[in-house]
Amino acid sequence: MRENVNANNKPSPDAVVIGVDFGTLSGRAVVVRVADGAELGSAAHTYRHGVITEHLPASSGPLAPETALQCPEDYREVLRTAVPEALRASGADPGQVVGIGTDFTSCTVLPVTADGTPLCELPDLAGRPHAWPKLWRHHAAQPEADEINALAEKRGETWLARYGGRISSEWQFAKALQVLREDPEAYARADRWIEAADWIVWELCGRETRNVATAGYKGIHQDGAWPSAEFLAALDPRFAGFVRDKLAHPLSQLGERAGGLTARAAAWTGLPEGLPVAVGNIDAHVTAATARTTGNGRMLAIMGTSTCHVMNSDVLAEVPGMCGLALGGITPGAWGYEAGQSGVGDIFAWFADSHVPPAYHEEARERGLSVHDLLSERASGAPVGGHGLVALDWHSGNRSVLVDHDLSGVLVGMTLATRPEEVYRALVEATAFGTRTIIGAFEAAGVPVEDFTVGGGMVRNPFVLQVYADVLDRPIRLVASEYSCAVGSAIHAAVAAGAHPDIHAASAAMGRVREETVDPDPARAAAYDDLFEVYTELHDHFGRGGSQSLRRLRAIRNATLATAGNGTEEGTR
Ligand SMILES: Nc1ncnc2c1ncn2[C@@H]1O[C@H](COP(=O)(O)OP(=O)(O)O)[C@@H](O)[C@H]1O
Ligand SMILES: O=C(CO)[C@@H](O)[C@@H](O)COP(=O)(O)O
Repeated sequence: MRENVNANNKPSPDAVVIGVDFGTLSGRAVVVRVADGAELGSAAHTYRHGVITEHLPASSGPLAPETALQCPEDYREVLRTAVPEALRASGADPGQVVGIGTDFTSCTVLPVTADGTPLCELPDLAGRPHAWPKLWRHHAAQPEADEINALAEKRGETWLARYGGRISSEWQFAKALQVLREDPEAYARADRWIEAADWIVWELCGRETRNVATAGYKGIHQDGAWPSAEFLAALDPRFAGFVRDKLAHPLSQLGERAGGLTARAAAWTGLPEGLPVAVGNIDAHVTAATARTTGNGRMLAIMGTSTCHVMNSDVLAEVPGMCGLALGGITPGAWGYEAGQSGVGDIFAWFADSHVPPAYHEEARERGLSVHDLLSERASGAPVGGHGLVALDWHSGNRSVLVDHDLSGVLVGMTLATRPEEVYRALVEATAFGTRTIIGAFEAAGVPVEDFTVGGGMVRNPFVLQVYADVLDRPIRLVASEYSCAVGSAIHAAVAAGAHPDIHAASAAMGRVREETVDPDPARAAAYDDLFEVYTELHDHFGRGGSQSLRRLRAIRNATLATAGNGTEEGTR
């Protein structure tokens, strides 16, 4: 145990921990005081390669539709830049740091060699798309997910219900099966298939560990077992050894110490060698500690690029369409539920960036606002339903409750008078309706949702928060930190360092929630009931069999692109 934590497990007043959040576009580091969670300094680093969707860095060959890759060096760069910058900004001395914790988007997963080297860093594999890390929102493995679901249903695999009845194309098995099918050599060269959440911990402390959360939610590990070799062989005989050869490893509980910082990682970060490193974790899940929602029935929505809904419960139930359920997946000992929406801020950004006339951009620039802020300001005063629009929030597919990434966005009710801010508002409302559908699914399955807290970047937009309060007809608690995920990682680091006895205690001491809530307006809430009915009708029509048009359009698009030469070469679809 380090000097800054004394023998009674009481942190010394100046002890600090570092949390690092690896998001979709950037990594953020924050320095947090162990005693009370005060944020002393932070820094962000935008990934140089961002999300790789068009072509690999060193080649111009087009990638297949729905491909989303990342570059592992971008992650290391966060450790080399954001961590020392955050420490500098905090004014803390490296000797005051008692631990470091990390969280990652998930399922962001990569093939590596036995020593943890990403396959895309091997010169002869760098030009192969399937050697690169697949970002959580790589949705090109939908055919494999469909196959896994059909076979699991046919064989009556009991684990399927733990995933709401459908495995997502985002999860580990669908992505690995896609690699095997499309680039068997890259598959064979991968000694390990590992979540980036665990890989970054390997980079920090030099040893492979696997956390219960990514194994449970994204790796189909339930009741102490992975899918059987027979199941995998029935999918594809070459896949039979996937678990044994590339995945299996003892699992670590959240908040445990994974190891100590290696000399190499100490040089990158400017932190002391041997510093306790917490077990890897998922960005959404780690944030329950920041939000003080580790108690049962407290739903936390991390709203950013996408939304993840996480909640502990003492009720074990099978919620149709939930993303997953894992014992200890949020906090050791509790049933942790996860649901989610694959597109939220991403949908708003798609509209704000590409569908707003130049005059709006000009006004935003002149007034020093973002286009989001301008659209939100213009949209906020209007009466509910005044735009005559309803949208479906499936521009990045549906992760709950339909679990189908071949679905796409829908907007109905447009006229020649429809204005951009009205469409923006309809898109915001659609995502709120999506969350209401998810909460409804939990409650219908007998899993109570006692309260609702929002964290993530969307906390910055009061218009979005008010729409959610009105649509859900619930007060919304808000996480009081811009870096809510990174603070969650810092809290787990404090537990791993022995500075707090467990995650609940650390969350009580270090968590950050605003005192005021965003409250629903009763008249607006009542008016939203009508729009929600229309949303539900469209949701079931397009998503539950009334019309196959969205799936047909996706199939036509894929076939057309394949014929045009995009997605026909090896390693792409
Ligand atoms: N003022 C805003 N209102 C609504 N959405 C926004 C606003 N500013 C940024 N966004 C969107 O929020 C998302 C970023 O959320 P954030 O939580 O910061 O990052 P991440 O999800 O990568 O962790 C992006 O999709 C961005 O387009
Ligand atoms: O799916 C999960 C967690 O299970 C998220 O990591 C994923 O939605 C990405 O989150 P962000 O929107 O980048 O914060």
